[in-house]
Amino acid sequence: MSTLGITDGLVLRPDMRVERADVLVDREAGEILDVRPEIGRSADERLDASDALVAPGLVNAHTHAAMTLLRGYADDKPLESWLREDVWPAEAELTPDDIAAGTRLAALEMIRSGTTAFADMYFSEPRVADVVVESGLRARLGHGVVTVGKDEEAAWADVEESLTVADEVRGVSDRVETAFTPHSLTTVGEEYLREGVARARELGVPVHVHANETRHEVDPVVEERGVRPLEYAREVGLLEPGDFLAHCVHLDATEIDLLAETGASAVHCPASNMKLASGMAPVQRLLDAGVRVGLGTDGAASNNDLDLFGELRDAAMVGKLAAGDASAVAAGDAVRMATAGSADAIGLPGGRIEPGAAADCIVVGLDAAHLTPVHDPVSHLAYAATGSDVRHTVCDGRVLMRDREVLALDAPSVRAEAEERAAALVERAETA
Ligand SMILES: N[C@@H](CCSC[C@H]1O[C@@H](n2cnc3c(=O)[nH]cnc32)[C@H](O)[C@@H]1O)C(=O)O
Ligand SMILES: [Zn+2]
Repeated sequence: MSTLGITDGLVLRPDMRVERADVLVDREAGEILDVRPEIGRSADERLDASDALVAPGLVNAHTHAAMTLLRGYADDKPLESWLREDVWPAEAELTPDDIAAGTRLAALEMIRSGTTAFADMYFSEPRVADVVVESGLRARLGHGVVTVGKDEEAAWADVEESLTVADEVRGVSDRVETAFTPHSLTTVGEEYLREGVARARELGVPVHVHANETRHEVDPVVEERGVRPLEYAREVGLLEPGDFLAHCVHLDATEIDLLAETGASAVHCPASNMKLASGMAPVQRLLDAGVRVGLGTDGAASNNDLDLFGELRDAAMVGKLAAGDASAVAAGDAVRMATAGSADAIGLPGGRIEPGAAADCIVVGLDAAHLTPVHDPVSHLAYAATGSDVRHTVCDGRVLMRDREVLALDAPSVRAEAEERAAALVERAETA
């Protein structure tokens, strides 16, 4: 056996207690063997965690990774006009090579800021899978389906592509899983949703979908169908355990109960919801009802970064504002959301530092002015730390970043290619 020891740090345990210990990892199995003082000293490879906190790798439960190419391209608009006027026309010009380059940039940013797993909904997902394999991250991937504005043939082809990706891409590596990913309850027609979801069940893959993000998506469903969107979702076969719904901003009490009863998860995306002025998700009410809640950045064009530390802080802050209660969404709740909550929501291993768990861990330096003094490391994770405080990143037992240097990717060439491709993309979109 070949081992990795993460030594001399504080360790965040699943119950949010912090203890002084080493973490010993089986590198081949990608598994945590033990958490105990001094256990890592004689390991084959060591990572220094002195003056630092060893935490589970953060899990981004909803993103569109390649949208890093559109970071800062169109800001300061609400969801519908942002998508229709700016994002979709630009995305129509994306090539598979662009998507690979944008995803590689996203992977670099994620590893750098302590994210070890993500759920993606986009195009050219076989290329996204290649980048996941190359970068060492874990992911659950899906081809996003939109049927509005398409003729029947094109719409069915989009559904078929999503199912084919869900079936074929999951085999590429142990670190890659898939989902059927209809874009939203209003951008995919009912017959496509019913058929696609039924076929996803046969394949045994979960469904990842945007839901109840803006009022604009809720009101038409209520007017046309006389039921709330999540009741409609249930009718078309959604909301099985394993399914996860991004945003869940505008929910009524019956919809919160539906999530709790069915075991489907909500993925909170606070920065995107603020930036597009979509609203404040009722996160404390979801937690009180026993709904599993994960945390996501959404794409970099509505955030505008993939640093989950920002999301942690936003989740805690907006959670209080939404509840009108400063005790709502406490630091530990936000940290749980970004770790075990997200990992469980998207059905990937990780999110916990304990023997037998996947060896997905980060070492967050606490030796910075903005993290001094250390009364409570969990408070620092939620409120004061940023992605650049991450010193080492480990996924599946493999060191992806050591001493702030990303090993799996060549940062300068990843940045240069993304920059070049983003410029050419915008040029094509604006002359199209
Ligand atoms: N195959 C589909 C693409 C769907 S991918 C997922 C889509 O979600 C879009 N997206 C990004 N952020 C959000 C959001 O906050 N809400 C809804 N859609 C978003 C993203 O730009 C991308 O077009 C098509 O033919 O258009
Ligand atoms: Zn999204």
